[in-house]
Amino acid sequence: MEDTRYDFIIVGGGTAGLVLANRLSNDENVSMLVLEAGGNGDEDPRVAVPGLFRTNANTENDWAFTTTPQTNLNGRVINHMQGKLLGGTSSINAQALIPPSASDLNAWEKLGNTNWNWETMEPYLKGFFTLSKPEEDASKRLDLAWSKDSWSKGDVSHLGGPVKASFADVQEEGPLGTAWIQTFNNLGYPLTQNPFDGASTGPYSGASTIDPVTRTRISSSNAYYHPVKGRKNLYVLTACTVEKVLLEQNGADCYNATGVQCVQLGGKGRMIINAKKEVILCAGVFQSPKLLELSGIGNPDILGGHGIDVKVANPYVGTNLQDHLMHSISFETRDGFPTRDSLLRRDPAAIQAAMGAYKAHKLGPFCSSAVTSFAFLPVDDFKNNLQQRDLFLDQVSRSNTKHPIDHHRVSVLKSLIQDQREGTAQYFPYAAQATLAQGSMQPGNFITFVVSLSHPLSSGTVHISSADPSVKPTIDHQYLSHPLDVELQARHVRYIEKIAATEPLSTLLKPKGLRNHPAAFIGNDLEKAKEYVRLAGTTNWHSVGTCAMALRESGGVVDPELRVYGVGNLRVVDASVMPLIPQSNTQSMVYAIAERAADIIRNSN
Ligand SMILES: Cc1cc2nc3c(=O)[nH]c(=O)nc-3n(C[C@H](O)[C@H](O)[C@H](O)COP(=O)(O)OP(=O)(O)OC[C@H]3O[C@@H](n4cnc5c(N)ncnc54)[C@H](O)[C@@H]3O)c2cc1C
Repeated sequence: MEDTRYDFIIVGGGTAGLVLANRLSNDENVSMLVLEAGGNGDEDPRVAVPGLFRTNANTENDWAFTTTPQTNLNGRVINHMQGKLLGGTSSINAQALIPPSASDLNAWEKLGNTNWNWETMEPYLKGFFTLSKPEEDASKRLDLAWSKDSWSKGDVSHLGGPVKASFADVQEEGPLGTAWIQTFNNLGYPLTQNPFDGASTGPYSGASTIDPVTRTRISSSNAYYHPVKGRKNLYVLTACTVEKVLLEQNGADCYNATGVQCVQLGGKGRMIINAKKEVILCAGVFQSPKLLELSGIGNPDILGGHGIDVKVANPYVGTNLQDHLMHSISFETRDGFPTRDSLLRRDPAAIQAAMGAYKAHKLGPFCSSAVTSFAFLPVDDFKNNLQQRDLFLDQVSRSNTKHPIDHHRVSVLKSLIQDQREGTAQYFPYAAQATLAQGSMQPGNFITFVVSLSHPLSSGTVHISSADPSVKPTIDHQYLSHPLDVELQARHVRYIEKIAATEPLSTLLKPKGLRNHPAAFIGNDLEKAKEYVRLAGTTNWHSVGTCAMALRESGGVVDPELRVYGVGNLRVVDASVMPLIPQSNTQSMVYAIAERAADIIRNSN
């Protein structure tokens, strides 16, 4: 650091932060400083080896957040990982590259976000990654015909951005990937169109943010930061935690961000660093709102309760927290079916064999996260029973709303259920037992079927717990606080029974075999499914929405240019700005938002 004044200060060198660092520092006349609380984990095998992502939990690479006890999940506390290192959560996530749907984006525009729609976002969503052509064999067995348009100009998808992506090879997928697709075809849900084209249902083998050759993780750190690390106008400080944004009054009710207060581990103690142009918060869904509140921007009651002077009153900071709640049932497999159970049980011989295969040949279970097949589905019950569907739609229409964005959630869900062209849940298989329901692990080998609710009506909050910046925020997702989420998810969970009973997946399972929990035997009983929904729900780690982009009176914290209402020179760019959770896993949206934000910021400075 040669100067303590930079044009831009980026708070958080995570998924979004490093996209901005790359794109904005492309102009050599602009100086940039990135402040990242964590370290550099790029060489850490837990980060680089795709199959080890879960081993980052509760390490120095993880903020290790927990929720408050969740009333509707039988009072359980949910652990929520978040990356604390360069690359942020893109350095510890499960690497699935899943696109949102067109209707997800078009709903954002209806909140007053002019020009945030599918048409304007599609180039960003397809442009941040480069997808390698799958092997011929994998292409056939995993039915990747839907992706063939992508190869019209050679071996990689034609839009070609910095994030390398690939499909799992046949050996990694084993028979499960193929059986997954055939089973949904047999259930009457074939893939309806290319999932990257905005509206599809049905099964497909998804791509992952994994280098096709080295089979190592691709994060925003190695995709966006490494290639430009040598730029003289780009400074990155690790182990440096920002405590608040400094605001200077600029007129009666208006403030400008002038810099940040931060503290570096083992450094010079507390520092003030000034920004000549802008401070950009990229600290993620839990910590961008925390920093706003610590800086005096938020709900006056909450700030006052912690003795913080209110500079900009906005009751919506830290509200609108949404996530994909997920449930899973594990089924014992037929003897001899290859699963990852011995790895989960930390069997030394299994770990050694997997690591040996990975190191020597880039083969085996460590080459992927094991989450590589997906299906978005509507509620099957409603497809066959329009009376039930209409009854449910009526309940949705009459449901109570507590947040200004709630009625948009309601209208998104209603139109999805009405036209059935898109799913209301994401299903995926996993070749090992999941212990999502409380209880110990069963002996044996398992296939787990997971289902995650795409468009929940429930939303929660994240707020500071103290004026002390080192204290973690209070995270309360209020999962299932909307009763219709239980109703909808129970139907999806019950459908797992049907998937498991349909060929060819059924032939992989042991008849009358063990399951992960006694309550996981649901049969056709909707009430049992509801009980299981409360007992076994957990996070799919897709939290978003706490600094929502919307009109201020409609629950917004940032405007469509991602500027914080009431403060000049301050933006938020990360998962927290998504006003409504998309159907997809969230990294694709974060990359796309950050790429677009770079264009917005360049055009306005
Ligand atoms: C275990 C797990 C698995 C997941 N799997 C998938 C998946 O397979 N596919 C998918 O699409 N999505 C997945 N996600 C979600 C996705 O990765 C995240 O939504 C996305 O990466 C979030 O990006 P972000 O930029 O908002 O935040 P982050 O990437 O988390 O970046 C925030 C950064 O800010 C830093 N920071 C925070 N506070 C401060 C401060 N005060 N001072 C300095 N620095 C600070 C953090 O250390 C971090 O580096 C997963 C998430 C988790 C946790």
